[in-house]
Amino acid sequence: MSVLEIDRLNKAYGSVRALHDLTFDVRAGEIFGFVGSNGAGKTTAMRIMLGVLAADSGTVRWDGAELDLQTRRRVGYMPEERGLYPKMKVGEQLVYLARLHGMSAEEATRATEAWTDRLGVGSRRGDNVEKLSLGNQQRVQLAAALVHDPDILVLDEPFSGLDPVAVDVMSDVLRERAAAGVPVIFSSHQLDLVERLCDRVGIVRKGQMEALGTIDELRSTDRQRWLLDIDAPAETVTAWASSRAGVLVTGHAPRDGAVVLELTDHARGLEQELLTDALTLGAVREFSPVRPTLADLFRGVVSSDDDPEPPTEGPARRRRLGRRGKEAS
Ligand SMILES: Nc1ncnc2c1ncn2[C@@H]1O[C@H](COP(=O)(O)OP(=O)(O)OP(=O)(O)O)[C@@H](O)[C@H]1O
Repeated sequence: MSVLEIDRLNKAYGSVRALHDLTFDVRAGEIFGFVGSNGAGKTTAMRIMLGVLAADSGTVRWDGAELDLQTRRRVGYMPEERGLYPKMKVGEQLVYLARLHGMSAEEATRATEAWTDRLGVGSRRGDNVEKLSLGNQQRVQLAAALVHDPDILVLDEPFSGLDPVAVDVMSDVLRERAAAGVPVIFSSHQLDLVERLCDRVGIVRKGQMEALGTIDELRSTDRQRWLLDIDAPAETVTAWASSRAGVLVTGHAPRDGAVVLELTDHARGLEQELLTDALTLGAVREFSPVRPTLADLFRGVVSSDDDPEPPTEGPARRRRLGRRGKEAS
């Protein structure tokens, strides 16, 4: 099976170490969610995958072979800073990009029409890109990533700024591409969306892959939490829980008597015993495992003392922000 392998990528910008032996893979037909705090290194890794940025060391392989100029043309890329020519017409631009990737004029026109219609911007083909709203420009940007029928999709924050209808269209397109055997990797801070859409997720922190797997796999390595909702004063429940070996109180629900308990290895498998014991305090309204969301898992991996991004005032960084600022105006 074809696999996109990201193998021990390292990259530093001066003294800022953006990637540190970053390693993971994305399989054909899989949607992979690439998540991490601001400045964790996602954009840097994605730019290296496409070849617009050189790694200091490490390799990116597709089907076992290192990505070269030829294979990189088969990647559909949506850059974070977006890359459309504002003064060029939507349709002409997409045809131009498709032709750059080797399509005939006829194929390029057909693909442009199909993707702009599918993404709801068919009526804007004759408009300059700059006349479109930001969300519609983003739809065109996705069309630009797809128009040449790529074998691999690498999308940097494709969902940011989209309305809910566009989110649905984008999600359907990604699912469809994955079903056709394309590995799809996208970064996002919308963790509910990532949780819904992705087969596997990688959580990157300070340029390193900290957690990797399906959401269920990530859950299974997470601490086990139980909600205990009981007809007793919160202080009584807390005091009782604290006296039990291996039980920690990690949260209080708004309702009096409801606490979230974390069971360490000592107390694993003793849930029934705990429940019987808790019944001596009062009537138990609920005792159930808490299923962590991806956002909970993310918080567990990315600790609150993380400095989201070391300050860099270099000219290159300012240029990046400048381009993004321009796009947003
Ligand atoms: N051109 C650059 N010059 C200097 N430093 C840079 C440059 N690009 C990125 N960095 C630094 O590299 C680190 C990783 O940045 P990167 O943009 O890859 O993170 P990210 O995970 O994509 O963040 P975000 O979620 O905010 O988009 C950060 O510390 C950032 O400041």
